Amino acid sequence: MVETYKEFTFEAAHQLQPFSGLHGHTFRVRVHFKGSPDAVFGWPANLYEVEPRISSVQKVLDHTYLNDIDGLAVPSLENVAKWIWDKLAPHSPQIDRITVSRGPDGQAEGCTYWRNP
Ligand SMILES: Nc1nc2c(c(=O)[nH]1)N=C([C@H](O)[C@H](O)COP(=O)(O)OP(=O)(O)OP(=O)(O)O)CN2
Ligand SMILES: [Zn+2]
Repeated sequence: MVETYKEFTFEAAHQLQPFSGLHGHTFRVRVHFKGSPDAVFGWPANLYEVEPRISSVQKVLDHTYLNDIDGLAVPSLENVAKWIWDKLAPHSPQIDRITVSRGPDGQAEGCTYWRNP
């Protein structure tokens, strides 16, 4: 088994009533691909093949108010991770988990959405 990942960030505003009012973050997303290594290249998934779809998800999220996005009315870390999972995983069976985090290094908070075993 081998695991490869692709990261992206997006800037977005959100609120999570009653816990937080309107504010913004840089969100960091890491998409992990897991599988048997390709016999020649050693990868579980060719990043060139998955990048266009990941990029399109990033564009949907970047510089938005997350609460307004269909399916993200409650944009907790967990719901954002599940939303990204639902957009990407059906097209890439090698995706094993997706991590979403926010906040500066050393003070970040995040969550990981896993493929069901
Ligand atoms: N498991 C989770 N718990 C909580 C979440 C979450 O997404 N997952 N979110 C919240 C609220 O959004 C909370 O108010 C966090 O606000 P936020 O500003 O996004 O994060 P911080 O409070 O850490 O930001 P600071 O500006 O540094 O205070 C609650 N629980
Ligand atoms: Zn927040």
